Amino acid sequence: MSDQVTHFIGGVQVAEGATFATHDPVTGGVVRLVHEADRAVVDKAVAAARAAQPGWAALPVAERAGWMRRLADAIEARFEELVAAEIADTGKSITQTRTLDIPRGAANFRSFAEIAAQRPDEAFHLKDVLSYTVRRPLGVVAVIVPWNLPFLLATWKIGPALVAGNAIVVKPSEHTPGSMAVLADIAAEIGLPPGVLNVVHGLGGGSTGQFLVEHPGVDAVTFTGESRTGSTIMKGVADRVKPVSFELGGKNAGLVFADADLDVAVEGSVRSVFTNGGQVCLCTERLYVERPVFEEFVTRLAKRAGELRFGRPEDEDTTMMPMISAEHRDKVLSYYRLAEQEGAEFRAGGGVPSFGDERDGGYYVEPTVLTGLPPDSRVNREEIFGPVCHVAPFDTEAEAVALANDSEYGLAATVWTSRLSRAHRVAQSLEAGLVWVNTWYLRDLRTPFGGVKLSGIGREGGTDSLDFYSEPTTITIKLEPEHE
Ligand SMILES: NC(=O)C1=CN([C@@H]2O[C@H](COP(=O)(O)OP(=O)(O)OC[C@H]3O[C@@H](n4cnc5c(N)ncnc54)[C@H](O)[C@@H]3O)[C@@H](O)[C@H]2O)C=CC1
Ligand SMILES: O=C(O)/C=C/C=C(\O)C(=O)O
Repeated sequence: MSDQVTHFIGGVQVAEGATFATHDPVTGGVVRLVHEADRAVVDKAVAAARAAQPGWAALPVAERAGWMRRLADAIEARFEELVAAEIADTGKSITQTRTLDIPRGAANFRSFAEIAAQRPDEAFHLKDVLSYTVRRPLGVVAVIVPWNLPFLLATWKIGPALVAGNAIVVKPSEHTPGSMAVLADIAAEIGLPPGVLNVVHGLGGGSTGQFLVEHPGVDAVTFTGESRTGSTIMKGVADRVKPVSFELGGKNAGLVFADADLDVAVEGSVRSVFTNGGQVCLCTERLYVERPVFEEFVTRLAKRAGELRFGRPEDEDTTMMPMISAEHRDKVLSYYRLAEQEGAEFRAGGGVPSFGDERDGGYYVEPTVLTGLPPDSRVNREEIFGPVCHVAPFDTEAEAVALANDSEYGLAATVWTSRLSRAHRVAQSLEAGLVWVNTWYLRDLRTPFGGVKLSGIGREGGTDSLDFYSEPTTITIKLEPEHE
């Protein structure tokens, strides 16, 4: 029998609203029945957050940091329950879920506890003038998160928002409510003050997500997801000039130079293209390879794509997961068909795997490597968000940088080279918020994280997160002149 997923408002479970079903990406079967928050339920959640926020903000930051550490401890105590909930919703491998998705939840809370507790206040001293700043929380923050890394991305926002003194209302993706339902239970279990963390479930436009971001009691919005959705949310909050933090889509480029260690570049590109089924905003969808090593690189990458393992989520050596939904699977496949129409050569994949078991009812696609398309093809311009990349050759460094920067997006990039000067020169020339050199998705949680152009507004991570979730007041005092 599927689970019933309820809202979490003011510290208690709230089973209100019509229900909708979620589906197992591995088999297509029903996983959960989820209550959909209507305007009245959203109003209750915002009111609970509003009521709790002043008392929460009045706590010393060290006490709020202590609550973050207790959340991290409780996540680790209920680790396998969270792993199971995330896998049931996403179909991702148990190895990835145990080594990335859930551990990062605890790490997110711990990191922001330390960053907030140790952050010095600012003061500025002129001859007879002293200025200093105090930071106040924004108030009530709406946290809207997607389905690709549900627990990681939600806690990446919840941690800094709470430790900065805000109360929040979280809306997980309609596809992946499970791990947030467990976190809500954890909050109740540890006695987090009621109303500080609220979770409402539902869809986006015309549903819970829109009701929440546009609610007059919401002071700010943090969102991760598609660029078009970010634009829609921005329009919806424009009249009230609400601060927004957006981490949006990407069409990330990878540059492989002939001087690179090709073993490292191939294995690094396998990770950056196919991790999480390519369903990470940081994944590489465009690879540019210096011509002398182009054919060897493409051949090796295509071979490795064919070696990815379509096991079950519980198999520890599974390295290929299903798409999150039939709709998203169909979107990815529509780009495979478009690539054919645009004249691409398929060096690997291009279709749907056949299992001969219940997984044939799931949302799997083949990992795919394409070549032969021009830079202005739709496959090279539009975010696909699946296990697919296009590989093209280049002849000069300047050409490679120009190709990489020829995009409406600017989130992440990878550079594979053994020349240190080239690594710095190229990385500094790329129009992206994040550049990895000879690695991918190596994360220091203190660093600014986010993109430019259609890839987002603002940065998360370290004090950048704390800055978004609070407003400074600069206080300037005229020091008494000596003769007075
Ligand atoms: N991290 C990223 O950059 C992600 C990008 N995507 C891209 O987005 C495409 C569509 O996937 P979706 O799940 O529909 O992503 P989405 O970005 O539309 O939805 C993400 C979250 O926003 C909510 N939402 C949607 N419309 C909203 C609105 N008008 N107001 C408030 N909340 C709203 C959704 O309910 C969900 O919780 C994918 O094919 C992929 O290309 C999807 C997931 C993550
Ligand atoms: O590591 C992180 O903090 C975030 C990783 C992934 C995303 O932001 C995304 O896929 O949107």
